[in-house]
Amino acid sequence: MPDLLRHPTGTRGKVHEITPANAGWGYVGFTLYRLEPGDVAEEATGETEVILVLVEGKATVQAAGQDWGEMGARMDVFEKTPPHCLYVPNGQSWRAVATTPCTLAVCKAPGRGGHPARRLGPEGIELTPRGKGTNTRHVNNIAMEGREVADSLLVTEVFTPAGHWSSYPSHRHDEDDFPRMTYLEETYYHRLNPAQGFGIQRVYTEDGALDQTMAVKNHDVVLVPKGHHPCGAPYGYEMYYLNVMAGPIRKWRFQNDPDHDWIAQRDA
Ligand SMILES: O=C(O)C[C@@H](O)[C@H](O)C(=O)CO
Repeated sequence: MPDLLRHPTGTRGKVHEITPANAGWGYVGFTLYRLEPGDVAEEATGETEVILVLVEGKATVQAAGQDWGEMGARMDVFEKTPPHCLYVPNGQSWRAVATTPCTLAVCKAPGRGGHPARRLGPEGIELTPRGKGTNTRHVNNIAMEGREVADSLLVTEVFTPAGHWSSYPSHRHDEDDFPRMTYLEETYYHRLNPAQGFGIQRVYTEDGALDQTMAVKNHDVVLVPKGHHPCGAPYGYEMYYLNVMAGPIRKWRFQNDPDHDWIAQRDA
């Protein structure tokens, strides 16, 4: 099993590059750039489709033969406003030039040329509460099922208030058995507010063969190849994460851990 907790390799430039090869799986890729004004990030999409997420800061973007102008408005991710995002199909290229300090996420999965390049936010993305009590969190759905804007990518942002849980009650989506469940690999790109904080993420299977509980810090990425994957934010520290999911079909069907499903039943 590859290391599930990936720390950033630096503080400027390309600081994460998760690929199917280094994650030991088949679908999801995730690259993160931290740019200063004037810094350039550019890639060819190849066989993958990508969603560029301006996590914070601004950049001018050219992609798929078009000039998309200056993108980005949220200068700090914890402003929680809807992000500016751009879908770029496979077989294209993109280039971003930072105009302010900028955190640019590149969410990747196999593309089949079924969708044109287009902006995905901020229009059409609305911060939505989910859960009850200290399980309340706030979700910006960027490209989830129901928004038919990609061939295989599912992308969402989640803000977990300090002292709350999210991706909870524990759930898994690791069997290709639609409509009961879908097989979806998943990455979590984590941020903490204040930045020196930590969060907790557990990745575990019901048989115990996989059971890792990780302290996640600002800018860490966690891989979820299978199993349940709840998160907790300690008192005093708000947590953000950006999820990328993909698998053989673009549907999100999960099952709760039977031990903890009573919480979902009670809160329904
Ligand atoms: O509900 C949440 O808190 C977020 C999760 O649904 C997260 O997007 C995920 O685990 C998807 O499977």
